[in-house]
Amino acid sequence: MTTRHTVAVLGGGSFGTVIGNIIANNGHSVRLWLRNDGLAATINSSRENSVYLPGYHLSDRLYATTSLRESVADADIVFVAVPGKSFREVVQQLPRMISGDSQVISLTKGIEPGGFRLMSQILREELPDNPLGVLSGPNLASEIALGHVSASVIASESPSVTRCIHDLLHCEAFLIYASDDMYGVELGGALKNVYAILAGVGAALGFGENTQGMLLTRALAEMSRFAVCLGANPLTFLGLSGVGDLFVTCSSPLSRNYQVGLALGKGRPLEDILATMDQVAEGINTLGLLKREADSRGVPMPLVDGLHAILYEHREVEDVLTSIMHREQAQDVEFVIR
Ligand SMILES: NC(=O)c1ccc[n+]([C@@H]2O[C@H](COP(=O)([O-])OP(=O)(O)OC[C@H]3O[C@@H](n4cnc5c(N)ncnc54)[C@H](O)[C@@H]3O)[C@@H](O)[C@H]2O)c1
Ligand SMILES: O=P(O)(O)OC[C@H](O)CO
Repeated sequence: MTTRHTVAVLGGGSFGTVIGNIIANNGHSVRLWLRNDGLAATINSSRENSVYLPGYHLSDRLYATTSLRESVADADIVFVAVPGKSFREVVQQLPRMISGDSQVISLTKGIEPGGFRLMSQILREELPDNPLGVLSGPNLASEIALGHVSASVIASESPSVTRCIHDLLHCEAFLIYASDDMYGVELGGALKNVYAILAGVGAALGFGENTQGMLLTRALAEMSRFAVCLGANPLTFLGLSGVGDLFVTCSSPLSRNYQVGLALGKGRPLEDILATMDQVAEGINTLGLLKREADSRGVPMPLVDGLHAILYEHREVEDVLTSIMHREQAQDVEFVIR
């Protein structure tokens, strides 16, 4: 007999909502935690998250609340889908609210500001006894909401977590695969955001598909090289949460990170772009943290350096991209990690 779970999803933005609804449609009871009273009431009455996913019907088994305590009460599985910069302030409230047996899964594709902490590291620090995992893959929330077949990876050191989350989420239109490489899976999700900004800049400048293909391949080499230094398995980057997510985010106008790059390439100032965005583009935060960490570890990341120069060193976009594209050092074009 199928186990029925009580699940909390923390963060009522586009991804939290769509993941919560998949789980509810699979027959489980879901509580979605968000901070906006009006939106919670609308979700419960109209069965729609009109701010983030208008027109997407939500299951009766999904209930929205602005009480964190109510959302996690009796939950045996807790998903966290808030931006990386708010992740710790949310999860550090959980130890006094959930049992040590509850599984806690990060959906966030960001890095904590002020250091270089991954979401799984924050979970381990704040919830040392709970089983934990991360979910990541080529998962544009709005496409999942439209029913396009999508796939994602649940990564955990615990095989019972990967099995449980697979069974919870897997369905005809959302396929779940498992990995034990947590760092590799979450670094793929966080780092590709930076390259999606660069791809958006390239699109605004009229790069051809050949050029974008070269950019993507070099991005893959660069991000894998960095991730291996942090203990990730390079082969993870050949899968869904690596090249799969890099491809979708670097080529889709639905990606918020790509949209930021597109606007930058058209000459809009970053502050102006961010002031008018109502959803998170994690790549902006990740860029500075990644550059500092790569520099301190001595990992060459010319694409990251180039984007950083455009955003924070007042360099001309065309000049930087021209110099990035004409680099000839062999290590930038090889996928094999040396
Ligand atoms: N949208 C996608 O397609 C997608 C897919 C996969 C992963 N992700 C990742 O999931 C995470 C969330 O993304 P999203 O698309 O849902 O973002 P979003 O901008 O649509 O929503 C973020 C939500 O978090 C809430 N929030 C922000 N700070 C908070 C805080 N301190 N406390 C409580 N709530 C807070 C916001 O109010 C909003 O409801 C990001 O790391 C993103 O990279 C997104
Ligand atoms: O909209 P973005 O750029 O945050 O990307 C969303 C997902 O991470 C794509 O997998």
